[in-house]
Amino acid sequence: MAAKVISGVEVAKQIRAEIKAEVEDLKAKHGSVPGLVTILVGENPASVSYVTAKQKTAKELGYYSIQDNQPADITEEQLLALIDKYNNDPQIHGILVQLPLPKHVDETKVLYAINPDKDVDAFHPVNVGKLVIGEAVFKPCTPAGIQELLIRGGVETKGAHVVVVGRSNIVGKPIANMMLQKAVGANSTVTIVHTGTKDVAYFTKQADILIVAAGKPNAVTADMVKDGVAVIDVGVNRIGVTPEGKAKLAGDVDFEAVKEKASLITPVPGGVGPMTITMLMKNTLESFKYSLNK
Ligand SMILES: Nc1nc2c(c(=O)[nH]1)N[C@@H](CN(C=O)c1ccc(C(=O)N[C@@H](CCC(=O)O)C(=O)O)cc1)CN2
Repeated sequence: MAAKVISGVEVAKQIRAEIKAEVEDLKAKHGSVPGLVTILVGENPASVSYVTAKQKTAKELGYYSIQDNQPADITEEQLLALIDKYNNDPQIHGILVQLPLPKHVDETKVLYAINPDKDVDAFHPVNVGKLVIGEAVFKPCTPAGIQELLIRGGVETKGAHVVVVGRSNIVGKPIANMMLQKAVGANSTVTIVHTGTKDVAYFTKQADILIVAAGKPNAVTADMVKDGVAVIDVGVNRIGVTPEGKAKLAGDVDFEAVKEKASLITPVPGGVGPMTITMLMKNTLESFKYSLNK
């Protein structure tokens, strides 16, 4: 069976059109729009391209948006003061600090300083806790994008065995929690495998839905999956340079071989990545709507 390849670019386009229409409607009713600040520390090329894409999308959707670039040697104290400024800015409904941060800055301290009501990345422990108990206001962007791809891709999640490869705070742990919830696009049985798991293939072969966030190309090969599995590849690995001088990307899954066994698969690039930015926009819109109702 050759898999249906589900395009995150297309699904993201649909969701962005829905968001844009809602923003126009809210602007007409209330005279205000969602506001997003993206804070970039230093000049890591991948981070620069991600925040540029976030700002471009925010502008296309009619948001008020600020790109706040800070030097790599900013002190932790200065960064915390900056976050405090945006916590108190009524025009800003979403604050995002692009990760990773330079080593001299305590990432945890910085993420904890963001007002949970404006934490559109959903990394603050208040939002992590709400997610675990099924009370999430914001869902972290990459896991939310994965869930939306499953829903819009028509994948039955209720009663399915979801195997998550990877236990990061940004993807593995939250998506595992989300798939457990008694909710639409969830209600699954969940297994997490990680670098400490003895026989990863033993578990991946049992997956009806396989979510791979291992951070390693070819971490999942065709012999590790069963026929008909739905595969979501979260990896973005830079494996070389194209003849045009652009970064050559690969996911964590051996796409060509696994595609022949799967029922559905996401490509890299153009799968989960574009969804991450779209779900950030959705969270910022939710935060804005919450502020209107306060
Ligand atoms: N504060 C945050 N930092 C980081 C997050 C995050 O969600 N919040 N996630 C990642 C990076 N990231 C968003 O910030 C991100 C990663 C990948 C993509 C994407 O569109 N990927 C494309 C390929 C683009 C390319 O690299 O050429 C794709 O998969 O098609 C968007 C956002 C770490 N930091």
